[in-house]
Amino acid sequence: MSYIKFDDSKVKKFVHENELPEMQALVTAADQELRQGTGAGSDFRDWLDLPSTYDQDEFSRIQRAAEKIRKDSEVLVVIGIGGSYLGAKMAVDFLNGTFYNTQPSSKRRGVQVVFAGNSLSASYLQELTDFIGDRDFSINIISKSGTTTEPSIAFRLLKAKLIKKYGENEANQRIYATTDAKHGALRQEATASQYETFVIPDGVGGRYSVLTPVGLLPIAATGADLNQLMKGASDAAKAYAVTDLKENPAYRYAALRNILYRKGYSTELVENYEPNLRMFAEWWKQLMGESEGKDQKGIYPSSANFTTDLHSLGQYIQEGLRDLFETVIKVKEPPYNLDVPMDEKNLDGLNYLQGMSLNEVNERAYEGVVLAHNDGGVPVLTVEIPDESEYSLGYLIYFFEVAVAISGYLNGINPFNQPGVEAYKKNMFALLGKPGYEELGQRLNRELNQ
Ligand SMILES: O=P(O)(O)OC[C@H]1O[C@](O)(CO)[C@@H](O)[C@@H]1O
Repeated sequence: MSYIKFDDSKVKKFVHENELPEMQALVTAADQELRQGTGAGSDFRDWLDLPSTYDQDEFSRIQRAAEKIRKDSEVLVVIGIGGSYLGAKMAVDFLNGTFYNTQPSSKRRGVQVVFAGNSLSASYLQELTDFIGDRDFSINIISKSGTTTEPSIAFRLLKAKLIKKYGENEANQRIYATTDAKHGALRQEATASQYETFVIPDGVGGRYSVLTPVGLLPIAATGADLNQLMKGASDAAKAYAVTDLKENPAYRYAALRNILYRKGYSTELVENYEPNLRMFAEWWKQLMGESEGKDQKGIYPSSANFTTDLHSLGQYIQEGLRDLFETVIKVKEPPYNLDVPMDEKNLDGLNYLQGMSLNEVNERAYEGVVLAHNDGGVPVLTVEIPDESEYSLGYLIYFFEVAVAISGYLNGINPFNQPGVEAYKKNMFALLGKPGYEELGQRLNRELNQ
């Protein structure tokens, strides 16, 4: 029995029964490219074995650093963007719930965790600075290069606040740098200022890095169980190393996506019925979008939060352009449950639900939505995890990582690079007047003024 339940029964109307077995040969070839390193981008496959081969010493150091942060700080500011942000934020929300930061410290397992450096908004940074106020805080700056504009600016500003509060020596002991082992501006600064450092491994791209120190330190700062997280991923790595599509739901998911894509279903909506999974979709969007959207092809990764968005996107999903398919991430047993209460007056007519649990109502909503969308021409896949534990999250992360690698090879692209991300950076640098970008700057300014 697979730990994750993958339900593909609601694509049957759209996929002929021959089609999946016909994909086996291609999936076997993609599996070989991935496992034997013969596919494009093979230098970035270290996430494959990471859950069992990670550096144990560094892992212990992360736990000790998290303990120190929990002792000497009320807030941890995590600075990073893209893969240096999304995994940590997704996991912190998933494991701790929507109101984690607003709970009193007696109800929290760890410190408040806030994220900076993932936009260029001055207002956001000012609000975040006000949120910290005079309270004790530490910084985890996460950047492979150390020169990415958004986190670098946030780091400058927040480091200044830290130094002002504690003086340079103590500030340096409150900065944790997660960066390249040897190279880059942040590594240089960390060495000079003696920050405690953690390594972003060379063979793991940003979007695959949540189970490296990139994700692990922020997650540990909330008091979550890192061992269980890694155990889930490591068990998934074993379960999803099988090539047979009938035995491997992660590969089946990849194959079905490819079948649907070839039929014109070019947008995938990842959906949830639990608000603490909202950021999971954001993490998933980077994983899918950066891995697959290249060479003028790829499924467009989008998301919706249910039942919330049934009252906004629901109309489009039901009756709009028929190029959508849905992947629901479902939690079998969410951490809490409530019963619908009795109301004598029953003005809202809800007494027929009295005594029914809210999770049951949510389940019926899911079933109703799947059938309605199916009738409306939308294929639906469901990925169900048993609960919201660290173990389940580790399992789920690995499910999607291995699936997108196979999916990328099936679609004939390199799933591990992201050349397109540079285009906006070059233009922004040129418009900001960064030395070396003068010629481009002139051309762009001419275009802007046309
Ligand atoms: O970690 P860095 O160097 O600041 O880069 C930030 C992110 O930008 C990317 O290079 C592209 O989105 C990611 O791979 C990376 O996680």
